[in-house]
Amino acid sequence: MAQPGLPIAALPAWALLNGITFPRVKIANIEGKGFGVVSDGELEPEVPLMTVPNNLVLNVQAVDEYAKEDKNFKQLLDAVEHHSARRDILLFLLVQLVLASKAHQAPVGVSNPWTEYIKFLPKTVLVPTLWTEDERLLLRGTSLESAVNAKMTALTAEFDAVREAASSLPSWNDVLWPYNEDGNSSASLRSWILLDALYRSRVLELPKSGESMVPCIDMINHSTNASAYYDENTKDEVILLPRPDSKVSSGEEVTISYGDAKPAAEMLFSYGFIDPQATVESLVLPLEPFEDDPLEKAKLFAFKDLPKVHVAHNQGSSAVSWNSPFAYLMCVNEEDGLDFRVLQDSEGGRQLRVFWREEDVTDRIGDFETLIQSHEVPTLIKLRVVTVVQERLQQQLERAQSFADLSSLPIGDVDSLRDECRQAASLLRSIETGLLEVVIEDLEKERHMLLADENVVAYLGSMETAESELIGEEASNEPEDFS
Ligand SMILES: C[S@@+](CC[C@H](N)C(=O)[O-])C[C@H]1O[C@@H](n2cnc3c(N)ncnc32)[C@H](O)[C@@H]1O
Repeated sequence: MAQPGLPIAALPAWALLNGITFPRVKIANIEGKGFGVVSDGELEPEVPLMTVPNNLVLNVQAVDEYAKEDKNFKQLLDAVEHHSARRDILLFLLVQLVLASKAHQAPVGVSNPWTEYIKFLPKTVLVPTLWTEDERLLLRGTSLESAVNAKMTALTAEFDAVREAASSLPSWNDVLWPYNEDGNSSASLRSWILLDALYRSRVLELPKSGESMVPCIDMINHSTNASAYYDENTKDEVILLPRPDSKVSSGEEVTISYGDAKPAAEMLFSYGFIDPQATVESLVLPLEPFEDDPLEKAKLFAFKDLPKVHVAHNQGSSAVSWNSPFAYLMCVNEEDGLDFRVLQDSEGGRQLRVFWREEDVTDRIGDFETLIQSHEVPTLIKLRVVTVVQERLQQQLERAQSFADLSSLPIGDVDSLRDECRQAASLLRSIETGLLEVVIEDLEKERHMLLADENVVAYLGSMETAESELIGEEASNEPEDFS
């Protein structure tokens, strides 16, 4: 479906009609960022730059309220079944997109301020879910490779489920999926992916209203040196306020921070750009359990979270850190004192409980870094963990380096790649390889220190003696070969 659009010059009139005020700022085009908020005069401390009435805030409660007024939409919402705030909002926006399109004449759906506002939103966002297949290949070897593939699969499954549920309602079936002469339906998978991108890149976490989309305030761009922040006042209006210490001259862009410690991969994934001024670099990688671990399944089941490694480097202080609660669980075994037991609870149900040295630690499964202190040689377990993490990072580094060159990627048409995607992918790869190199070096130092630890040395020495005795025994037990 062609997304309906309105010129940004019409936004002040729409805002006025809907009770949004922004006397000291205006919305303008900002080079390389789409639209943004620009100061239009002197900014005074504590005086809001923008005020948005609560009835325009789009969150899960607002979708429910809207459904009360529109029984057709309620039918659709019920058929799709409540799943998450995000999915309800996406469904609401999908309906607005169809209602806003010129082709729409169907007798379902009640227009509301969002039916118009959606026309001011961008037709695309540079997030990788909206990159072409060839452009997504540029992410091979980065931490976004698997995340974006998984997201594409999830979005397709989610859209199919919505489509199937809505197909059972003849009135919505006719509105959402009629095919035009190009073979495109009104609401396509592309529309769903776009709405997901718009949601992810514009959603705010409000102190009272929670996860919400807020018209006009969502026109503000990000900066590490943000000059403004948003809040809710006593009337539940959403307000944009200047930061107390900020100085913004007339005509200068006003910005907020989308999050100071978000990894480059997350910025690209959620917002479609990487902030080159970010001083903290971090990376999250999935971790595979040992294939030959007999406790692999129990560990994964009991851990509940996704196994991963998180690494970070603060350029300012040059401090390096890593963290992986699952790596600690991976590195303890039955011989160390780990045990899984299935216990019956008071209601007759069965529960998998985790024991460490006879103590039930099910609720502390993510804290084996502390629990290993009761082991005879905690440094030995730490050595195993450091080795596992280092190997995982090394594997990632080699993969990232092996796909650094465009010729190593099976890209069909290199000329069709957008420059913004090439630059973003290349910046992400260089940030991640740099970070991996620094952390690997740090882990190498830690491994050396652990290998020199007297308890580790004594333990490894005793293992060597036991092994050579066993080999000696095996050799003497071997039948003689008379051939
Ligand atoms: C909340 S919206 C801000 C309004 C948006 N610029 C627009 O035209 O509608 C977030 C989007 O703005 C863009 N953006 C925000 N800050 C940026 C920055 N510092 N550099 C580049 N793009 C930015 C990204 O496309 C991001 O997904």
